[in-house]
Amino acid sequence: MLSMEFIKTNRADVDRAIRDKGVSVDVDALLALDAEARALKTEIDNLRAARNAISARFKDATPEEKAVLGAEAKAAGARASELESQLGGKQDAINALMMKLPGIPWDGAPVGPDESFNKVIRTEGEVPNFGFEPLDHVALIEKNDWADLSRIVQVSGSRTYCLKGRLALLETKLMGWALDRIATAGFTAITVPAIAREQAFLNQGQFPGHVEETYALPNDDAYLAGTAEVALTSLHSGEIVDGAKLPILYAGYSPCFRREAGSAGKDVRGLLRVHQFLKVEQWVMCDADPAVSAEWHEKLLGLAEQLLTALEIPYQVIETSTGDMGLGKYRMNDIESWVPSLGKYRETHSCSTLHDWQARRANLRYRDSEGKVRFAHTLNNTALASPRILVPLLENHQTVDGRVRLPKALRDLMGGDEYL
Ligand SMILES: Nc1ncnc2c1ncn2[C@@H]1O[C@H](COS(=O)(=O)NC(=O)[C@@H](N)CO)[C@@H](O)[C@H]1O
Repeated sequence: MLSMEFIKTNRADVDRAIRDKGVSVDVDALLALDAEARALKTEIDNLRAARNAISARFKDATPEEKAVLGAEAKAAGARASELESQLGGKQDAINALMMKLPGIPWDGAPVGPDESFNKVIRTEGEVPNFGFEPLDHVALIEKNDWADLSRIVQVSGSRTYCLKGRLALLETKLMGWALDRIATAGFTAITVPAIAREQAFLNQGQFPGHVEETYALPNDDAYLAGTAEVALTSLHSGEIVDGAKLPILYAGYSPCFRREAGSAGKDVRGLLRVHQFLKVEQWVMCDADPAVSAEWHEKLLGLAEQLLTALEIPYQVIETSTGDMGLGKYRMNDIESWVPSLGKYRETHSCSTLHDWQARRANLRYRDSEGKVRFAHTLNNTALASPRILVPLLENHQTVDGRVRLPKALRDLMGGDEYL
């Protein structure tokens, strides 16, 4: 969310953000509603002042005068409550429009409507040259009996998975390994529920635009989150955090649920895109200073890259376009990991800076060193998400006989064995 003050003083930036992010918000209607609401507030204040003036005269009035004053006070009161309900309606309309306003993208974001405008900014690691025809992750899993991808579909429907044996053990250990690595980097490990109330999704930005992609629990006035970011962004809502306690750093671990409503036909084979998955999330609440945010953005990205390097997975870092980064983002860098069977890089991480766009929605504030209360900045990044990360992990480390060599960083987790 942007502040009304910012919208009025930076109209050109707001219009550019709306255009470049491909959203539609009627800013003129918003400003007109704001003017009408302010006029109503003035009128209500004047009526309140008039009522106070009447009651001040009441004690010295004659009985006849009291009858007249009483009627005037009653009329003023009735008018004021009528205007207050009008004001309520205008404020709801203002809030609904404010929730649709995009965050202002940074100048370095490629301007374009979708991911085809994303730019590769860095490529790390050598893609493997196998010397044999590599299997895809589904074939590797079937050859090693590491999952049951067909029976489970009868039980749970499409885009579900159940890992077995050493791959099931690896997934769980991998999540613990990632959580431990991010915690060791100074983040507080925290497990959060996927269950959250509607307000948490409005605060984080998933709502109001993407309700259809979210599993609803209508009997419980709740939804299932697709990322720990939803719960983490509302954890400190309404508090005024002592600035000396910033940055708040969380390594959030949670199950994630996504309906993938818009993904029909995409990635239907295997583990790339499923309805329920696990993710270790990096989350930051820091000073409302663009330089501080930029520093944390680089740190979050670096931590994710360290994990990929430890997993010996080749990857590239992407500068995400204005049309692909999402409504609230100031900057987003995806990391894409090499998937041999596809012969291309696929997104496995997404690192975002949001400045105070989420903090204004979630009411995340802090008292700075001068004692001023301010909305904070928030950032988030994937540390590791499974089962998607298993796709490049298995495929890049496969051997000619269909086994998978474990990266050195994982061998201790798996009994010291060289192979999964
Ligand atoms: N349907 C899905 N199935 C499997 N993995 C997924 C799915 N959706 C997202 N992911 C994984 O979760 C990562 C983060 O998802 S994201 O929507 O891009 N970004 C976020 O959720 C942010 N909170 C940063 O983690 C993705 O890069 C991908 O690795």
